[in-house]
Amino acid sequence: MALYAKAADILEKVEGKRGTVKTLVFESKFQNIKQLFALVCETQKYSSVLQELIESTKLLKQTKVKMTQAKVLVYDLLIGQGIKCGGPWKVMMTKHRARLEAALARMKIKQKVTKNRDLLPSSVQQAEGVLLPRYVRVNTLKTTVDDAVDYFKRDGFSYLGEANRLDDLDLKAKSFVRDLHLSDLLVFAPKTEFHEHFLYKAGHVILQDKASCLPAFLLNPPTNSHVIDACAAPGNKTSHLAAIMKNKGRLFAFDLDAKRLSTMSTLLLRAGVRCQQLAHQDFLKVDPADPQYKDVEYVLLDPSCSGSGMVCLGTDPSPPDPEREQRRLGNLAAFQLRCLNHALGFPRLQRLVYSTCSVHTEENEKVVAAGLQQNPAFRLVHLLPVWPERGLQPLSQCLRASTTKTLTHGFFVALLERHSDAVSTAPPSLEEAASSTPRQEVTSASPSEEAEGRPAVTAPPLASLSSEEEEEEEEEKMEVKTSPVEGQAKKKRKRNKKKKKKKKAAATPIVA
Ligand SMILES: C[S@@+](CC[C@H](N)C(=O)[O-])C[C@H]1O[C@@H](n2cnc3c(N)ncnc32)[C@H](O)[C@@H]1O
Repeated sequence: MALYAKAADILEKVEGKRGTVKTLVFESKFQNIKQLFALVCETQKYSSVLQELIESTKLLKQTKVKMTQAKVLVYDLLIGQGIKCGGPWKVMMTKHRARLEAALARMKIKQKVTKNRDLLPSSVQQAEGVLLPRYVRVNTLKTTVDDAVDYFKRDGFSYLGEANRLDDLDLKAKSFVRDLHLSDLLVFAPKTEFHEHFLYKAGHVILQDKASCLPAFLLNPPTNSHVIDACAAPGNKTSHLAAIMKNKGRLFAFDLDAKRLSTMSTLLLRAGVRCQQLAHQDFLKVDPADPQYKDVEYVLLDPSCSGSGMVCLGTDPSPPDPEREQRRLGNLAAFQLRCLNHALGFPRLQRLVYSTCSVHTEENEKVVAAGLQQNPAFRLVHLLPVWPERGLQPLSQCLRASTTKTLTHGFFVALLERHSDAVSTAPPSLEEAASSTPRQEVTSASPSEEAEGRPAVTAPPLASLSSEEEEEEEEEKMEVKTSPVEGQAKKKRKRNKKKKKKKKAAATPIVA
């Protein structure tokens, strides 16, 4: 009964344009969110069919239920899994069952179709046709990609190797590949079910859309770093960050929603995450000057958004009221910009990833552009040149994702990086360190290169060794073979050489 009451309540709000299914379901505090989400989505999809059945059978007159309650009940009775509750609603639906089934049969005959699905409006059938691959992120805190691949092979899946093109992700049932962009991601055929799979239940794999894996992958915090996940629950990106950090360092995760945080806590435990510090707290009230955040150099900001990029999945097929929609987007964008400005205020911050699962430029490029304008110490990093969909001009450094171009949900990601020493307490980024030194051949990976998935070189040789330096190295190697006096003379020569070298370096122009 609670499931149907909750689903009807959410459906009523969605139909009244008071939120999306996704947000309302998450906010509902219902125990089985997955079950509730599926019921609301399906009922909404069949909404016009259900309304016709309810009206033709005069169900509302003969019962005391509201239209939205009738819709969820009739959906589950005729199309879903059968009424799952006991009590008065079960008695009522059983009483009207035969009449409702007869009305459904008549409707099918009239429309000359045999399957329930064929009764759906064509717009819904088209949206239904969007079948995304099933993405499975290997949780490297618990296993390796190779071991996961072997496990799935033993489980009867056939492994086709690493994908080279997006077309390779168009897979048949029971086959899978390794993703072409993200090395810890496996890709299976759409609708491959893993919720009961051992590797999922044991936290060895995480079911996460590819686009949603981008933020942590691009932020790429090193081990032992201090990181903030500002709006973290239910924590898929948090566990991805922890995996990248190899559980070493500190991962501060905040969320306003206690229920979502408690789900997150369970999921992180299952994923073997140990470096996190969860806080039920408004991120906007977290004090950047608090000493415990003094070493935070990385922030992942994935704030609440309209969710307009999510497929299905809970978007009302009827056109939205444009004025109300605009107001809602305006409010969301204002919140997102406040979060961004707040995050950029952490004194030692070096890199920040901003992401949303929205397709609206108001929540994406416009927020980032405003954030950059208000925080001139930061600039955009050009992300993954091979990625097929870019941020809208002029922010082509950012990434977008969509069902058509990247075979994912709609998504947006930007990476901001500190580029000036405006804040004296902030250590220089690799790039700044490099550009303040005379150099010809910079072989270290710049933060931007790391962001593109190229490995960082830990001890960056900023310039090729000069012959003097080579000599010095040779001398150091021979030191033990010389007498103390000779050693002292040599040390003096070395000191002089070092002085000479310093003077020369100061006179050398910086090669950018
Ligand atoms: C898009 S979801 C985050 C999803 C999460 N990053 C993940 O990958 O699992 C946005 C989250 O922001 C939280 N939130 C909204 N306003 C917040 C605030 N002021 N401070 C902290 N969290 C907030 C919401 O409760 C929601 O859980």
